[in-house]
Amino acid sequence: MTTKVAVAGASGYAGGEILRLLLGHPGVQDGSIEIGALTAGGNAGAALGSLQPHLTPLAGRMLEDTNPEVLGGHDVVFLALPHGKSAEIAGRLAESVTIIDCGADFRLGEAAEWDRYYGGHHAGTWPYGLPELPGNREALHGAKRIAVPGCYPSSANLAITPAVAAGLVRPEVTVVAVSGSSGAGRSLRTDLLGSEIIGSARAYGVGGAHRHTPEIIQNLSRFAGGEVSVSFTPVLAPMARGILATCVAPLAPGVTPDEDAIRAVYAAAYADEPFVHVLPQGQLPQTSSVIGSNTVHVQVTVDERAGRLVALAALDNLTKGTAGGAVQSMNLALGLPETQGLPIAGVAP
Ligand SMILES: NC(=O)C1=CN([C@@H]2O[C@H](COP(=O)(O)OP(=O)(O)OC[C@H]3O[C@@H](n4cnc5c(N)ncnc54)[C@H](OP(=O)(O)O)[C@@H]3O)[C@@H](O)[C@H]2O)C=CC1
Ligand SMILES: CC(=O)N[C@@H](CCC(=O)OP(=O)(O)O)C(=O)O
Repeated sequence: MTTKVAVAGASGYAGGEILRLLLGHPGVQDGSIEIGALTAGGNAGAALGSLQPHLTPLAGRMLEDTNPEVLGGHDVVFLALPHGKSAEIAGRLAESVTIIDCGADFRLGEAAEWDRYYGGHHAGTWPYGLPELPGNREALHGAKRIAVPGCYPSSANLAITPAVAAGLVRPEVTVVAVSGSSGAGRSLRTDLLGSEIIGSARAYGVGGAHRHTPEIIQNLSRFAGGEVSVSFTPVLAPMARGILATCVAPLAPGVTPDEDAIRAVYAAAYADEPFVHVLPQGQLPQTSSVIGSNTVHVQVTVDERAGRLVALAALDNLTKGTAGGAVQSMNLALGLPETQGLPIAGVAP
């Protein structure tokens, strides 16, 4: 039996990365997975190769309009569309279709948080496509609806969750995460022109304003056993891909600043995770080591003088931060080996 897969938003960064990964997926190579409709918005009617020339084997494929008629008839539909558009399309697809949404529409559990950060109608809550957080993987096996996390929550939550879950820190976390510009998508913005971003780094969404704040809190709350506070500052850096998240939290009362013991907690938390790699002591995560891969590099240390734990994670926002997480979720949903089609080794230099 062939599994037919459609990608909505195939002209964008996330959709393009999903296709790059699918082209290397064993299922596509042996014919058990077929790449069906590729859709876009204003670019419908164009050849994929005119927008995504790196996707050589699919260059001649035409982009179709994004609508339920084109997307229906597929077994799996990836939605890599702007917020709001996903919910509109998802609501018009049959329940039998496995929908994997890279947007935010179905990530948050609380309508009030949705309204505060996104505004308008809260479409609902789907199983969350970050299998590395305890309890999540089970809900993804065979799931028909999956919400892929935001790229900042993927990095921040993988960095700090083991410490919060083990009670090593008070759940009062400061997160500063540096991102490449592809995180903002491909849409035309005058503040993201090459000459505006090259040679400069700048914070944005400061003061708790960024919409990933409630998502990071929601993920941590499951493990904190009480109120969680997160102060999140995103920083745009002059690079195309990659996120480096630095998370700092006060050591919990009675926790000794024993780095070996803290590292042992992280090693145990990620021992069976194929994509999360706790670096050897003294080695710090850097985005250049994970580009193009689904791998997350994590490090944890103690700032003894300040009484704080410092946890860092680096990932590729387009791979593990979106499309890789989406394909990993598809594998789980279809009952395939979780790591299929997902590179572990990055591209360097
Ligand atoms: N970039 C990243 O690192 C991450 C992205 N995401 C999420 O993934 C989704 C896609 O992001 P990204 O690829 O970066 O964005 P892009 O702007 O690069 O791509 C957006 C895609 O959506 C299509 N589109 C836009 N408007 C419409 C519309 N009204 N109807 C149908 N299709 C439309 C575009 O088509 P056209 O070319 O025709 O305009 C394009 O294919 C977003 O929800 C984003 O938040 C999640 C995590 C990280
Ligand atoms: C650098 C940059 O602009 N990054 C994006 C985050 C992208 C992301 O994770 O996507 P979602 O919109 O799906 O949540 C931002 O801050 O809006």
